[in-house]
Amino acid sequence: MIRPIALTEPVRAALSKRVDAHKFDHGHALVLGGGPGRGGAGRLAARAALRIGAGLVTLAVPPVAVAENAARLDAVMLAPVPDGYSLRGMLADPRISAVALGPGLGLPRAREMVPAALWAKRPVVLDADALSAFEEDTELLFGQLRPDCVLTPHMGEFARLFPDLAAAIRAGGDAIAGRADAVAAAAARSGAVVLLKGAQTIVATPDGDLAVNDATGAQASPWLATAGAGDVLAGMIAGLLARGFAPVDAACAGVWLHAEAGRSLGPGLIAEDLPEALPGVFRALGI
Ligand SMILES: NC(=O)C1=CN([C@@H]2O[C@H](COP(=O)(O)OP(=O)(O)OC[C@H]3O[C@@H](n4cnc5c(N)ncnc54)[C@H](OP(=O)(O)O)[C@@H]3O)[C@@H](O)[C@H]2O)[C@@H](O)CC1
Ligand SMILES: Nc1ncnc2c1ncn2[C@@H]1O[C@H](COP(=O)(O)OP(=O)(O)O)[C@@H](O)[C@H]1O
Repeated sequence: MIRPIALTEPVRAALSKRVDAHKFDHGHALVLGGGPGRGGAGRLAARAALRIGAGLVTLAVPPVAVAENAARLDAVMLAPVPDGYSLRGMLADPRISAVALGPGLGLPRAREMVPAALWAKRPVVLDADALSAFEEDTELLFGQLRPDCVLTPHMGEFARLFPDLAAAIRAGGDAIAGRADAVAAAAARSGAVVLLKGAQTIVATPDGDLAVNDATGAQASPWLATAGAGDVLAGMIAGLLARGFAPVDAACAGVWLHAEAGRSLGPGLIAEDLPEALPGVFRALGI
């Protein structure tokens, strides 16, 4: 059974902030960024994590990229993190409640940072290069994953991690039922929540929960097909994980809010606009 993703009342209520809470009550998301000139994707993710309500967000970048990012960040905090060893040191702080990595990370840095991020046993979003980096050794990745990890591949990244399941999707003419079966199998195989992006985004958990957000027909949001929109989604999910959302709820609410932000902006939207549209989406929801 595949359920449609909806913003339920408990999820809507959990998105609001308690009147007497302080920033640390809303979690601290750590987003890893890439090297000089490749920082846009990480910044987009970090901004989205903050806009969706994480109390604090830190972007962790190689020391050579600190100057570039310092010139581009204000509310998002910045930390130099040269290697996996220093990432582990940073994650000794128990207040860091979720980690996102992959956007703009580069494959070599992803190969080093993913094991360090997973070592800390915090909820983790793996996107983009954090997935592609394990194309040649998927078992190495799957062996480290847990049900509180959320993988957010687009179809190209999905095919790198699950080539047989991607082939089955293609053989079925990319039909929704075939996509859903493949994503369910991917979640069971990897042991993580798997979110396959697209106009119809599918979310599956290792224990068999299966959901779809159908952004076609009346709910179409075709201007989301733009560079960086997926980096924003990864940051949104990380922000929700940092706030304490269960992994499947973070994935589903993230997808729903992302599509809603896209629809509220409409034609002309670019990725930078999506985090900035969240206050309007929240207002419309009465949050
Ligand atoms: N502003 C920034 O800084 C941005 C930085 N970014 C960063 O760039 C890095 C590379 O990420 P990437 O996604 O651009 O490229 P890559 O991993 O090579 O995969 C692309 C290939 O996969 C295939 N493909 C099949 N289906 C597909 C689908 N549905 N959607 C998309 N692709 C699909 C398709 O192959 P085709 O099907 O055309 O043969 C295509 O050639 C990564 O770090 C990312 O975070 C970007 O996020 C953009 C904004
Ligand atoms: N035609 C479409 N309709 C609705 N949503 C789309 C469409 N195309 C892409 N998206 C959404 O936009 C985002 C694109 O992510 P991704 O492919 O990872 O791009 P990038 O790597 O440039 O950030 C995903 O959330 C995907 O579901």
